[in-house]
Amino acid sequence: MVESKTIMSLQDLYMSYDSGPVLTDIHLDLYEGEWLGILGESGSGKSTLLRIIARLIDADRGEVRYRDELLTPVARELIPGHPDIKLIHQDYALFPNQTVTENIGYALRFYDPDYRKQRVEELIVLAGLESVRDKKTKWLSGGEKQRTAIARALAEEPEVLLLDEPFAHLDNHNKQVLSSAIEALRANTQTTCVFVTHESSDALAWSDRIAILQAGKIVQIDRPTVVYQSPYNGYVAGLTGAVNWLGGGAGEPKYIIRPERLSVAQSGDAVRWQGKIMSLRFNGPFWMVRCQNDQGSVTFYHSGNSLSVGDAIQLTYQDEDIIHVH
Ligand SMILES: Nc1ncnc2c1ncn2[C@@H]1O[C@H](COP(=O)(O)OP(=O)(O)OP(=O)(O)O)[C@@H](O)[C@H]1O
Repeated sequence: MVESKTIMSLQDLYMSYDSGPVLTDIHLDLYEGEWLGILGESGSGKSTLLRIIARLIDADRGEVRYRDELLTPVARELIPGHPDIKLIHQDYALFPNQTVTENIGYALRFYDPDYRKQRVEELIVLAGLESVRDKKTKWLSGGEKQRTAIARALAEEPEVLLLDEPFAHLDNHNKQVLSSAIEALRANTQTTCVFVTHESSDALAWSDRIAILQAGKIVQIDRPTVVYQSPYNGYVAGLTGAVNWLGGGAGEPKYIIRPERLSVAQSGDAVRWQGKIMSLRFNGPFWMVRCQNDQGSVTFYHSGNSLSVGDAIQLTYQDEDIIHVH
């Protein structure tokens, strides 16, 4: 990702519905070729922001620039949307009685037939749709519909692709196939992508940068490692992963330790927390162990089978694992 070139810029956006403000003080530069994840809890304004970027609705105030050009309000356009920007809705908006090939080909209907055939084939392979190419889209699984919608959007070679909850409602298999399609897309094209999610693992895995929306404000925008390891506040910390709140004794601020940073103290380690194991939940690669003492509870991950509910436990962590937040 080259960070220097801005493809879209949102300046000082404010948006409200009857129920009150939804977005306030939004400043966002979108870099050419980057994948920007917008992460926030339900109702934080993610979809509204995406619809403004898609040029489907206007904010009440603020400016939207595309390649340095100040865009006119959507309300003054004959057709909403922007030719270079494609939003894939959660309902995919496919033609149900047409096949996957026909749906993708529709986007290229004004092109030369040979080019269209070749391009549709490329997109079918890119999106992993070879086995369902002749199926009507009404018979597809949610994941297959999602990938058909992405392939159709890509047929028009948008500069900016917008995805609303691309991984929602997908089982593990479909998520893996979509992941491969996204990897191929990132490797083979320069498409800039903004995607909305409420799943921290998806945002962390797929974003070059993550913008965290808290009650309509972008409270932090940075690389996934930064928002995870140095979250701006407790909301960002909790949204990007599991947290343990420690400290808070007399004159001491509260701070956060991620569960994977806590471990059973071995001889010679400083014991920094002690208590009793209250529950063990098997997660596959590790156990999630919840422990309690008079001050509260903590959770940590443990990969062996040696622990039992009711055991006394002593935990340790390093100073560099401490996360201080606002
Ligand atoms: N057209 C509308 N009219 C009135 N209120 C709306 C409208 N669209 C959204 N809202 C409200 O604005 C707030 C933000 O909605 P938005 O859909 O942008 O949030 P979100 O973060 O995408 O939520 P979710 O993750 O649940 O989809 C919500 O309280 C929602 O009820």
